[in-house]
Amino acid sequence: MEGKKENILISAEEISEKIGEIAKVISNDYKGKKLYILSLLRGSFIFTADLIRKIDIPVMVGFMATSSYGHNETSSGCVKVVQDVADNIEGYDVLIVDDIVDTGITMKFVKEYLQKYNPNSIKCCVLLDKPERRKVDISPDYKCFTIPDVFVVGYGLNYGDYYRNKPYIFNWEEK
Ligand SMILES: O=P(O)(O)OC[C@H]1O[C@H](OP(=O)(O)OP(=O)(O)O)[C@H](O)[C@@H]1O
Ligand code: HPA
Repeated sequence: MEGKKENILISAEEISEKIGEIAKVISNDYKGKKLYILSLLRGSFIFTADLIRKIDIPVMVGFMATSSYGHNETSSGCVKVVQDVADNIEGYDVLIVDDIVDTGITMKFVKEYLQKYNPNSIKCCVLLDKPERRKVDISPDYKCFTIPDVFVVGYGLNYGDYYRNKPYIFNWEEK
């Protein structure tokens, strides 16, 4: 980013600590249930990998790929299922895991889309919640951080398909 510098909003240490806390709550809530973590690619792969390793009950993990932003900072408003869930999730307690709920369009779409597979329950867990930008009525069942209306990058979140590998959440500011 020419002429800009990184402004770290959430450090790797803060992320790790919060994930530990939320994993404890999830482990407790889903004890004795058939927990199926459904990770929404691509943005959630890092969060999912860290979260599931801190969950201490049996868990199945699967993936679904959706896309609505492409290379832009604004949602197209139309969610594309790039890759559907591969397992039969009938009777499972599905926990959708994603990096962020922004407009909410992706999460609302996926929750409704999965109903046809007859899971026992569907809830969602996100790293970041950006409620100021919400366009549809949805609130995450589990979340690590609430953030203001800023386009953020890192820890799975991308800008133009890059920066997912940064271990912290940041935005850019003028130098
Ligand atoms: O609440 P919303 O406004 O729908 O935004 C949230 C979604 O947008 C991003 O995905 P994107 O479509 O950029 O695909 P990606 O996961 O491959 O980055 C992000 O990973 C969420 O899935
Ligand atoms: O703030 C964001 N950053 C990156 N990807 C996103 N997708 C929705 N909101 C965001």
